[in-house]
Amino acid sequence: MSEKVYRLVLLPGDGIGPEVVQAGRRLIEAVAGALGHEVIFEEHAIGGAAIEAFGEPLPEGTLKAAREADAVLLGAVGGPKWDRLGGDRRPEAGLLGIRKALGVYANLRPVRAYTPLLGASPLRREKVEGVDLLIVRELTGGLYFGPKRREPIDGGTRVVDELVYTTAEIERIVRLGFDAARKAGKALTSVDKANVLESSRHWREVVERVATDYPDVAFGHMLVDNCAMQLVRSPNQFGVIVTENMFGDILSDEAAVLTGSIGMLPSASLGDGPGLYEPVHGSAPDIAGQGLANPLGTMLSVGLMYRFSLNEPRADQAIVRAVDRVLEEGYRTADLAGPGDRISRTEEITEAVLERLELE
Ligand SMILES: NC(=O)C1=CN([C@@H]2O[C@H](COP(=O)(O)OP(=O)(O)OC[C@H]3O[C@@H](n4cnc5c(N)ncnc54)[C@H](O)[C@@H]3O)[C@@H](O)[C@H]2O)C=CC1
Ligand SMILES: CC(C)CC(=O)C(=O)O
Ligand SMILES: [Mg+2]
Repeated sequence: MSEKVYRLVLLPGDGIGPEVVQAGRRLIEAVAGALGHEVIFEEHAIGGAAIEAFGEPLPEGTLKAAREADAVLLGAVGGPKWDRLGGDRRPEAGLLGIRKALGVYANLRPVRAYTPLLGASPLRREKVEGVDLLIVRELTGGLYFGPKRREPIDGGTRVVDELVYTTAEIERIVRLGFDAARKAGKALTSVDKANVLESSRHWREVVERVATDYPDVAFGHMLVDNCAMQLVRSPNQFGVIVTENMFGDILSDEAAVLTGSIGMLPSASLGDGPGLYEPVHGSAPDIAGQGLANPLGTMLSVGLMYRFSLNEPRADQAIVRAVDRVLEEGYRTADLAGPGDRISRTEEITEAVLERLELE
């Protein structure tokens, strides 16, 4: 038995965030019990929940705990209640703030078409069969973090969002993309808008230069509008995609459709400090508090946490296997259900995964 002790910070956030993080917590407890390590949980407020409790979306206590943790599991932030707040006071500012503060510049979003769910995608089964791609999204730069301003002009308003990148910021994410492609034995597609954006033209230059260090990795460039189309036209052409922050945000929601639901997608955000793990989806206010949330994206994020932060890849493998079995046996949350399917609530499918977890 190992005697490791992990300090994990849970940030449930808003909407369905607390529901899916509860599923993640139960999974961590089950894995810890099976592998014989101890976990010390600390739960903190972020997003709208933090605005209500502390008047700000990212309280100092939350950030301090996250910085000192071995890893952080986050649900989602945001909701209609806070939509009228100014940009830096919104729940989403808390999420952007913690990503920046933890320096998690690399957001890995694996997209896998689970065989039992091939019928759950609106795309034809033969199109999505075999899909197993990875979106590597730059997470701490680009349009979401550039200077923003509003100024009066001609009786109206002039608004500016700047898309800023440095060579170093591009190079580290591109290298990570090449490394991931090499490891997976797959091709790398760098996605940009180099026909219009100066930042994309530099992105391309950096990719070309870095590629010389990876002669064994096949790579190509693709414009983001074409990529959006290719992802649904023939998704199996993609191995690893590396791209700018906003492009990656949009393309990953689109790619979720290949799996059957946005509720299936996990993510790992990595930098030099603690990793941040979150499902790809948002706070889903339309279904919050009703036991309808699909917790599998969060549970798969726990798998990524074990793989990348806690050095236990076998836990990730066991979680993926358990999710596979649950789906094979026909468990479906409402977002995955087709006509005639029995619908499982969040707790039921969580329990089903826990029961099928096999870790020696
Ligand atoms: N990482 C985060 O915290 C994110 C937060 N948001 C915030 O979430 C709020 C809602 O944003 P939306 O654009 O509606 O995106 P969303 O991802 O929350 O929901 C989009 C649709 O997918 C469904 N959905 C999402 N996750 C699901 C799950 N686990 N199980 C079943 N169905 C699920 C929702 O019910 C909704 O119909 C906004 O305030 C937004 O800013 C949005 C994206 C990411
Ligand atoms: C809510 C945004 C800040 C982020 C987002 O949509 C995402 O990271 O997927
Ligand atoms: Mg998003």
